[in-house]
Amino acid sequence: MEEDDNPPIAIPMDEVSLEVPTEPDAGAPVGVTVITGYLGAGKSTLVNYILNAQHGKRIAVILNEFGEEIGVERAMINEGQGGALVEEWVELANGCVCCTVKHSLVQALEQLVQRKERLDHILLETTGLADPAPLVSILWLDDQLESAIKLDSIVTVVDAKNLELQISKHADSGSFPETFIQIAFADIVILNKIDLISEEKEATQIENLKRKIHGINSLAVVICTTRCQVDLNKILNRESYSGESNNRWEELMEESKLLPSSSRHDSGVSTLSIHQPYPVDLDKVNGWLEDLLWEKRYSMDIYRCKGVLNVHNSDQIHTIQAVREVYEVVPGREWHEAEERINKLVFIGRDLDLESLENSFRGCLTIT
Ligand SMILES: Nc1nc2c(ncn2[C@@H]2O[C@H](COP(=O)(O)OP(=O)(O)OP(=O)(O)O)[C@@H](O)[C@H]2O)c(=O)[nH]1
Repeated sequence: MEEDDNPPIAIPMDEVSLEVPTEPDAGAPVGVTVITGYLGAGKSTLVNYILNAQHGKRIAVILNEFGEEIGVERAMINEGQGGALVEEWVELANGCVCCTVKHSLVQALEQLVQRKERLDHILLETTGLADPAPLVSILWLDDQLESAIKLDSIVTVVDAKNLELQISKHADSGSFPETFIQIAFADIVILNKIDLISEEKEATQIENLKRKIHGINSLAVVICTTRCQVDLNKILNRESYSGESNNRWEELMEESKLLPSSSRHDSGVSTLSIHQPYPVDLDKVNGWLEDLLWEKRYSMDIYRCKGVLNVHNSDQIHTIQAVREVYEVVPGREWHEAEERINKLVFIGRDLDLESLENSFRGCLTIT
C-alpha cells in the first residue's frame, strides 16, 4: 500500500523487536497516545512504521478523520504472533469532535480494549484535527473516571524542512496556525524529515529548530527522525498525565531553558514559568486556577499548565495539570528532606504575561 492511500481506521500490531520495556499490568488501563501533526509531516509514516516494526506488542492504531463525517469505521487488529489482521468495526457518531464524537470515540476505544485479547497500547492519529485540546481533555477526564483507557501522551510530528517557514510566516501575523497549537500541546515532538536538511548545515539547523520548538513549548521532548524511525520506548508509556511522571517533567523544567525574564509579555504562543518558595493555600490555588483558566481574568489563553505546589500544612508534593479549562491538583509523594520545597508552575499558551501570573499567584501564598 502506498503511504498516501487511504489508511484503515484502526490497526494493531505485529510481534516485534523494538522493546517496549514495561510490561503493562493486566488490570491497568490501556494507554492512548494521540498523534497530531501538520499535513504531510509524516503521521501516516509514523503509524506505518509502528505497524511494521518488531516490538512484540499488540498495538491498535486508529486513524480518524476528524472534521469529516464520521460514521461506522473499520478497525483492524493484529492477533499477535504473526496472526492475521482482524477487522473490527468502531462505531462513531457523526459530528464535531468538540461534542458528540469525543464521547462515542471514548466508547469505541473502550470496546476495543474489552476484547478478549488484551491490547498493550492504542495510537490515535488525528488527521484533520487542528486543535487536539477537546480530544485530549476528554481522554484525560475519562481516565479520571477510571475507565479501561487512559491518555498517555501527545506526540506531534513536524516537518524539519518546512517548520521554520511555517513558524516565521505566522510569527507576527496574529494568526495561530495548527503548527503552533500542535507543538504547544505536545509532550513529544518528532522532528521528522531530517534527511532533507543538507548535511553540512544539519547540526546548526537542528539546534535552531529545537530552539524554535522550545520557544513555543519548553517542556516538549524533541526527537529527530528520518521517516519517523523512532525508538518506541521514547514515545509509548510516557504517562505524561499521571502524577507519577512528575520526576520526569521536574527534570525537564530544570533542563529546559525557560525564558521568563527575556519575554515578559509574549503575544505569540510560548512557555513561561513561575517559581515561589512559600507555602500556598490549596483553596486559593483552586480559585486562582479557575480565574485564570475559566474566567480568563488576565486575558491569557492558557493551553497547558504543569507544576508542583508546596502546600501549607502538607508534606506531600501536590501536582497541577491543566489542559485548557480542565485542571486537576493531586497530592503525590512526600517531599524528601534534602529537597527544597517550592512552587514551580509552567504555562504554555498565547498572550502569556509573567507579571500578571506572578502577582496573581502571590495571592495564594500563606506568607505575604
Ligand atoms: N524525505 C522524507 N520524506 C518523508 C519522511 N517522512 C515522510 N516522508 C514522506 O512525506 C510524505 C507525507 O508523509 P505522510 O506520512 O503521508 O504525512 P501525513 O502527516 O500522514 O500527511 P497527511 O495525512 O496528508 O496529513 C510521504 O510522501 C512520505 O513518504 C522523511 O523523513 N523524509
